This record gives sequence, structure tokens and C-alpha cells, in this order.
Amino acid sequence: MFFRREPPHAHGRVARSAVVLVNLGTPDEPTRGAVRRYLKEFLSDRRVVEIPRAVWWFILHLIILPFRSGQSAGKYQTIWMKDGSPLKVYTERQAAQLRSTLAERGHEVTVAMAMRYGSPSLPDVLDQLKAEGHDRVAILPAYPQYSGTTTASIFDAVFAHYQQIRNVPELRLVRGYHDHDAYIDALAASVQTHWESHGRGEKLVLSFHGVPKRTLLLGDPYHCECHKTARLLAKRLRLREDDYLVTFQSRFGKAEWLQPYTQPTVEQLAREGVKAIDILCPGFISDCLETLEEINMEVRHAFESHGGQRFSYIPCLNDGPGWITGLAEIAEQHLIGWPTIQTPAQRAERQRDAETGRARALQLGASE
Ligand SMILES: C=CC1=C(C)c2cc3[nH]c(cc4nc(cc5[nH]c(cc1n2)c(C)c5CCC(=O)O)C(CCC(=O)O)=C4C)c(C)c3C=C
Ligand SMILES: [Fe+2]
Ligand SMILES: [Fe+2]
Repeated sequence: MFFRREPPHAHGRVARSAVVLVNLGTPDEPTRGAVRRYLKEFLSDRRVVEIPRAVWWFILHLIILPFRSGQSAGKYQTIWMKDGSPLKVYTERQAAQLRSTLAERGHEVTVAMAMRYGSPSLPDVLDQLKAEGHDRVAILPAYPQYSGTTTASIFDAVFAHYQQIRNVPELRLVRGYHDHDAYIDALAASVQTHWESHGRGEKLVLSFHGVPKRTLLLGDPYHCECHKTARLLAKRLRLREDDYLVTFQSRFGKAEWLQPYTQPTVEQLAREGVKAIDILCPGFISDCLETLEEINMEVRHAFESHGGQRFSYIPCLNDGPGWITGLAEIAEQHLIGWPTIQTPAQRAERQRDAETGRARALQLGASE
């Protein structure tokens, strides 16, 4: 059988809509074994590492997994929270608050959270939504800027999942929101609030996750979208061109990635006599290993050891109230046309239709 057997068609079931907030994924525990399992799944994705499979298999299994797993586990231990990995804790909180915010705005919609790698896995969450009778699903990646390495990989997983399904739900895929007012406003508010309580540095560094430079040359819009986010944020904050810089972090491997790299740039600023910087990672909507350890520990140390005096890390948007309303606005725009908001009269009519459908099916002897 090419396609999975469906549960018997439930006549007259009221249609349900869902939003799935999808993030990258993270290890289940800060241990060598758990990090190895996570890295193996993540780094086996062709969207993430685009080199010939056979060559990559040897590099991954003989060099990266044996060496990096223990090293990364040690880093995860430094940021682990009481309830787990920060990336997962914040994504869970965002989904929970998005659920209540959409409900307060009158939407009848399920909000779930899933991870592209690790758990809860995207296929498991999509199966669960199907079992609950959702026939409309909106996929909301946790990536404001589109990249083939991240956003498209989530879409691949969604398509691969539904390729085995007979009765596919109606789908909406949020491609990005790098220039959405709600996102830019939330970033600007977070920087302003930080400046009000911690003072303002001489430069604002906007550090985005890097990707191989080759992806830009092959047409990936990620680099452009990062710069556009930065320009819009700078405009909203009324910054001059020399008040802020855009950099790229988390380089992996030996190939050239998008430049300028965050750590050498920050060291250069310190060498040039800049004493105080603020640093924000606008591409990450949740704090994670790359922000809490790489930026707030490693890059902080690099700045301070090159003569910098005040390194001020501005947390990610996480579950701040301004951002949750922003996320709800973005979700709402993609729910347009779906019956998530109803007057009591419309709800009663929908219920009546469902009951009539069920009665007719019973009369005709159809199975429920
Ligand atoms: C190997 C290539 C990688 C590409 C390309 C890449 C792109 C990319 N990643 C994010 C967001 C995150 N990445 C995170 C961790 C992480 N990223 C890579 C590699 C690539 N990322 C690795 C090997 C790791 C694991 C950690 C490590 O061993 O260093 C995370 C944090 C995960 C967590 O558990 O906290 C995020 C988030 C984006 C947005 C992106 C391209 C735009
Ligand atoms: Fe990454
Ligand atoms: Fe990193």
C-alpha cells in the first residue's frame, strides 16, 4: 500500500484548524549520547550540508560525531534550564501563549509545537493533529528569515509526511516574516527596553546565524533578508549607519560562510577602542545554544579579552508579551479565510450542518 489507511470518514465532524510552530530542534539531554543522536539527524539533512553524500558520510561519522558530540554536550550543560534545553523551553512557552492569545482574539484554533530534528517530531505532531480531526494546518517556522537550510527543510519534512497520506489537509506554509511590522516592532521594543534599563553601548551588533557563502551565490535570499531586517530595525530605532553592524555567527567547517564573522568583528571593535557594545541576535526568536553560549559566553570573552569593557547581551524575543501578540498577528494573517472566528449563530449553524450530515450518513447506512 502506497498510502496509509485512513480512519473511517467521520460524517458531519466539525472542521478544525491548527497552527504548528516549528523550531530547529535540540538534544533531549545535555549528554554526549543525546547530542550525538541530535547532530546525526540534523547534519544528515541534505538541506543543511550540501556536499556529496559519500564524502560527507565519512566526515560526519569519523570526525564530526565522535569529536563534536562531547564538546557540544559540555556547552549545552552550561545553558541547560530546569525544564530542559532553552530552545525547547521557550518554544513551548511561545506555543502556549500563542494558543491563549489567539483564543482571546476569538479564534477556535489548536496551536501545537514541533521540532524539525528530535522531539516532538514534526511527523508525530502532524499525525496527532490528523487523529484529532484537523483538516486545515498552518506551518509557522520559528525562522523570520527564509533559508533553504532551515525553512525549506521544514517544508520538505511536511511534504514528505503528507506524501504517505491519502486525505491530505489544507495546508498553509509561512515562508518568513523578516520584514513584518509585528516582528520589527517587537525587536525595536526589546532593544529600547534593554537600553532603558542597562544603558546604551557605542555600537549595536546584530548577529545572525551564518550559512555557507555558496548558498548566497546559488540564489538563497537569506543574506538579503537578514540585511533587510537590520535596515528596518535601524530605521525604527532611528540609528545612523555607523551606530550598528550586521555580522554572522556559528560558522561550521572550513568553507567560507557569510561575512563579516561575529567574533573577529567584535575583537576588531575592541582593538579599535570601542569599550561598550550591545549585541542582539534578531534571527533567533528563542534563546538557544548559539545565543546563550556562543554569543553571551564565547563572544563576550573575546570582546573583553581584546580590551572591551561592557558587553551587553540583549535576549531573544522568547515569550515576551510584545512578541507573542506579534506572533499572533502573523499567524492570523495566514488563517484568513479559515473558519476560526465565528459568531454564536455561525457556530450553531456549523454544528447543525454537522448533525444533519451525520444523520443523513446513518440513513444511507454509511459507517461513521
Ligand atoms: C552545518 C551547517 C549548519 C547550517 C547551514 C546551519 C544553519 C542554521 N542554523 C540555524 C539555527 C540554529 N542552529 C543551531 C545549532 C547548530 N547549527 C549547526 C550547524 C548549521 N546550522 C550545528 C552543528 C548546531 C548544533 C550545535 C553545535 O554543535 O554547535 C541552533 C541551536 C540549537 C540548540 O539546541 O540550542 C539554532 C537555533 C539557522 C537559523 C540557520 C540558517 C539560517
Ligand atoms: Fe545552525
Ligand atoms: Fe555555535
